[in-house]
Amino acid sequence: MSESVKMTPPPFGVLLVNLGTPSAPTPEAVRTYLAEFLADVRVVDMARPLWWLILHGIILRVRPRKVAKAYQSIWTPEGSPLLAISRQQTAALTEALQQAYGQKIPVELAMTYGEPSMEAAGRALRQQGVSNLLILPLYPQFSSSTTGAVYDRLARGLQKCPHLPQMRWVRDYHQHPAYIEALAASVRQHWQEHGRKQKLLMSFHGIPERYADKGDPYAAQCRKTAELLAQALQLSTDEYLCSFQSRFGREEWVKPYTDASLKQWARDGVHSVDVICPAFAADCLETLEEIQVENRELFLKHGGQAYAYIPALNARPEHMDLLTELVQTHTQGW
Ligand SMILES: C=CC1=C(C)c2cc3[nH]c(cc4nc(cc5[nH]c(cc1n2)c(C)c5CCC(=O)O)C(CCC(=O)O)=C4C)c(C)c3C=C
Ligand SMILES: [Fe+2]
Ligand SMILES: [Fe+2]
Repeated sequence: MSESVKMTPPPFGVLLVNLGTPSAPTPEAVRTYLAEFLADVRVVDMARPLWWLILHGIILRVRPRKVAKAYQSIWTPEGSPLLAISRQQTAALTEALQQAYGQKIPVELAMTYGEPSMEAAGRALRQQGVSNLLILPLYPQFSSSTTGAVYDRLARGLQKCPHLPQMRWVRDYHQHPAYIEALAASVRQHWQEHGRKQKLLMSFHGIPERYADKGDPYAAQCRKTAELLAQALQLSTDEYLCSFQSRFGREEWVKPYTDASLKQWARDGVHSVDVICPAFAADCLETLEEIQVENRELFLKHGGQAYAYIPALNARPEHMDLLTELVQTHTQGW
């Protein structure tokens, strides 16, 4: 009899999920990543034949070279920051749950696109005897293009599974008090260590305006997060702004845009800003390159004098406390 059969099964397991990232900072690996990511109808909803032509005829011929350069500038010895930090979060949550429950609670990491895959994480959880599964997408705000895509990808991964686990999931946590407090604590610590700038920009990844019009609650949830964070920090409405970054393609995305807002502030004489990106549970290309490098250059070029990026919650203790609380709340009765 194998060791795993003799063990008492754990009460539940946790599947942490984030977006996915290229396996190397090369045009080839970026092309493979973008081909899978951008083929998802949850991400780009255009009619398939037309989108396939645009994706394969234009985007995948041009974009990988440019984007690979950006990845090269942020790559770490442990690989892509998104993957390295997600692994740290997985280890830290395992440790926190061991403390909270006095026993090993299996925690596995999966990405919607690329590696580690849902199938590999599912196999690892099954081998540890998990029959109750909490799915925890690391997206504080729900969007069909991210959390919705996790749901589809998980369903696909389970298509050949002969015996499904009991499943629950955390749909979003955009106004959870422990999330707001974790963000506020990171801002306060940053202010203490680096001084406080004139304004705080809360920059969220964008989505096309059309998706919001169709009922995607993401932008409204981002605005709620921003309002609650401002309240926690006792900011008046002229001391902060909620904006949206990372536009892709030609259509209108939800506004105001991060880059246009920074440009306008610089022109209006705002000389210093702090920028935080509350939609990102882990630092990644969109924060470390687009916000920390590109948008800084833009702000300084238009007359700004000081610009600081406040890192994502990553593996901060307050973040782990939040994730532990989410697990405890959503697994009651298991
Ligand atoms: C094409 C449309 C896109 C939508 C809609 C979208 C939504 C969305 N994305 C994130 C989080 C991340 N996106 C990241 C990179 C990224 N996003 C898009 C496009 C859309 N995102 C692209 C094409 C890329 C790749 C880089 C590029 O080619 O510009 C990342 C970073 C991944 C990494 O490897 O570091 C994250 C994280 C959210 C939260 C969101 C909507 C809510
Ligand atoms: Fe994105
Ligand atoms: Fe970007």
